[in-house]
Amino acid sequence: MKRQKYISWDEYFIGVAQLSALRSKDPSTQVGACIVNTDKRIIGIGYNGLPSGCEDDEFPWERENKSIVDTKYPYVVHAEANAILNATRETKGSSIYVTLFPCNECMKLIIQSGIKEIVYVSDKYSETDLHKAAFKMMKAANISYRQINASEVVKND
Ligand SMILES: O=c1[nH]c(=O)n([C@H]2C[C@H](O)[C@@H](COP(=O)(O)O)O2)cc1CO
Ligand SMILES: [Zn+2]
Repeated sequence: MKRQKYISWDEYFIGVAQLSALRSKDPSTQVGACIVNTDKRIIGIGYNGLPSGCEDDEFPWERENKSIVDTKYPYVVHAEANAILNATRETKGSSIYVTLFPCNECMKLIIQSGIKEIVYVSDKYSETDLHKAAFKMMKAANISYRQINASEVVKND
């Protein structure tokens, strides 16, 4: 008889997203993303990090500073953007598993890459105006969404 305690597809894909997030150097928010096509194949993964050649020890990781230039915000590539850029196959019709609901900028990339479903864990920025903008674009583009619990498989302390 087959093993009974195997993990579900959702647990598997969100687990991969969570594992990817563990690579992030961001001290406050680590985000991971995993793109899955209609054949249930993983076609791209990513986490939030600096662009190639920008050294983690030479760029700021602060959230606030006198100038925005001395914060992380102008530099970090979001997890969803990295997953889309890393995609090895056609993204049209696929799902994206993300540990944090996508921001407005990532939502634009998700829409333009033809992703049709967003599966997420946290929506800690849901009260912000930019989240509302992201949500509005998602609805207009007919992308479905669902929130799932964090996988027990990968834990981040
Ligand atoms: O969709 C997203 N994807 C993503 O990778 N991020 C990253 C950018 C930053 O490195 C970090 C957010 O930092 P903070 O929570 O300190 O503002 O998460 C942030 C969002 C915003 O929801
Ligand atoms: Zn984003």
